Amino acid sequence: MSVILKVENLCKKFTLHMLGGKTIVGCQDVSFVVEEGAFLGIFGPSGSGKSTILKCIYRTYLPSGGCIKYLSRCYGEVDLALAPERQVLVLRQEIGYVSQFLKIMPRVPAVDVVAEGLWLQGTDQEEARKVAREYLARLGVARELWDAYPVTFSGGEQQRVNLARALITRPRLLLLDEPTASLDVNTKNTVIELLRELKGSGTSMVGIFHDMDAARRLVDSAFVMRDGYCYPEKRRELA
Ligand SMILES: Nc1ncnc2c1ncn2[C@@H]1O[C@H](COP(=O)(O)OP(=O)(O)OP(=O)(O)O)[C@@H](O)[C@H]1O
Repeated sequence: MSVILKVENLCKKFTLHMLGGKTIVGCQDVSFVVEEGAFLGIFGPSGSGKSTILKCIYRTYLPSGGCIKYLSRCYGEVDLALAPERQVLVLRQEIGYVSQFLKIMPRVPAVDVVAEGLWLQGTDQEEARKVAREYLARLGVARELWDAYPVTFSGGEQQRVNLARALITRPRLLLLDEPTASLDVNTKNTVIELLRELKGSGTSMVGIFHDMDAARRLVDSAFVMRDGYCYPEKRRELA
């Protein structure tokens, strides 16, 4: 199996200007690899640096040090820690990211929020909307909400729109920040099923979990974050 993502000594520090330039460590010296088609889990307490890692890979955050070697379809191996912004924007067509919270787009109906990724890939508008409705239906979003604005949706409804938006593009690498948080049992099972299907079709994944039941059903290997550092996962957590 070839490696799709190799993170070496990743470090992210934040400088808080409002606190007189105080430095906060997001993560430090984090290294791991993800093989093509594999699912890597990240566990650890709140504030330990898990989301920071995903945000560095997606380049929401610019890393302070280390490298993130990603084997892309369009450019071959790219260091995402150094890639120029225009290259990052192109790479986002093959990297999906499900954040903890849906980024609300004002006055854009749910169906279009979900369909956007397919339009960007060149799919015809109506065809993209048709596929978007299929994902919304599968994730149990009520039909009367499909043309409504997600700003008024519940946390779980927003999360399902967020998931549909990422899954619809069938990304090569998918980053998931607590994908099953705030979902009821039936929807959680559907999400796990969808993620397994996507993994079966070759998508590699990195996911943060507090929900150990979901993690056990999805991940192949994992590591634990503590105080910004990563540690090997103790097998018993996944047993
Ligand atoms: N944009 C930012 N500016 C300043 N500090 C930040 C920023 N983002 C994260 N941090 C800090 O970095 C540390 C790690 O945060 P991170 O969000 O990665 O934790 P986490 O493990 O994902 O937590 P949770 O499980 O609660 O989501 C925290 O101390 C946090 O306050």
